[in-house]
Amino acid sequence: MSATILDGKATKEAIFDELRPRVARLAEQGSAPGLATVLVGDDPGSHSYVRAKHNDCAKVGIKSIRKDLPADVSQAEVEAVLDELNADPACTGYIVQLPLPKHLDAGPLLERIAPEKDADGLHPISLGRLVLGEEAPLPCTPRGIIELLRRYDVPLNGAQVAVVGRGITVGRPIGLLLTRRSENATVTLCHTGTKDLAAEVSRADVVIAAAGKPNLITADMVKPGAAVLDVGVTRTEAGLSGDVHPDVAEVAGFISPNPGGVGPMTRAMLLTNVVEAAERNLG
Ligand SMILES: Nc1nc2c(c(=O)[nH]1)N[C@@H](CN(C=O)c1ccc(C(=O)N[C@@H](CCC(=O)O)C(=O)O)cc1)CN2
Ligand SMILES: [Mg+2]
Repeated sequence: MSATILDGKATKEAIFDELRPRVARLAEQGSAPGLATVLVGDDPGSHSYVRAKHNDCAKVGIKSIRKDLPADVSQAEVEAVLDELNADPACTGYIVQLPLPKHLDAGPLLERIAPEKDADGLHPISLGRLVLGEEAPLPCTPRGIIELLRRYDVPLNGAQVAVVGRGITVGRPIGLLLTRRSENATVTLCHTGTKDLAAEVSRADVVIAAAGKPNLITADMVKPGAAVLDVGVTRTEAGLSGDVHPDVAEVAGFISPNPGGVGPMTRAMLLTNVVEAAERNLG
């Protein structure tokens, strides 16, 4: 039997349908949301994600602002753009597209975002609030994964979850989200220092693969019936490759396609964060 597809593309469209009337209401109340993106350099993937985010804004009626900067821009020049967005009332939330070119220091730039305009949930204050269990914008990919599982009724309460990868946008924050009382899962965070990855994955009810290593998760590692979410995107000569081998679909109970799974959910959660922040601004 093959797995149920966790269709992120269709779920994103359903979420957009829910956001549209909220955006219209905010505009009527004089609190129209506006999302800005800061994109540095020529990375084709980043350009395509940023383009998609602006198309999404147009679809739900959110105004958007693009700040595209050359690859050789200095740290101070990026800081000046962030200061401009912090002061711009038309921008209610914004993101700095990652990764940044190597000569830029991402940490201080993320920290320079006004916390109330942090649309990505990656500001240290937002991540600190997540640790403390306080209300804050949540990182988009982890939030999207949990929303996708919720909408497909994949149980998390008491579930054993293996997260593979400890990056700041997915691996680290998703452990915090999944172990909240509302989700109540038990999480094992696996990384390059994990001694026996296959053993950790094979006892998981839910596997979240975010290592950026093509086909790292193979069918023999997965417990029959498990939910498997593929976050990895690696550009190879043969095209884009995820972290999950296609044969896993024969063993898993639920699987997120890649593309069409977690990526669109990331975008849906970005707009959700923007709408929620504008609603908070109304008080
Ligand atoms: N500031 C941030 N940078 C990055 C984030 C993030 O959440 N905030 N996440 C990723 C990239 N990302 C969003 O920015 C992202 C990745 C993928 C997709 C997506 O819709 N992918 C499509 C396929 C698109 C393709 O063919 O290239 C899919 O999976 O169906 C959206 C957003 C790193 N950087
Ligand atoms: Mg750097």
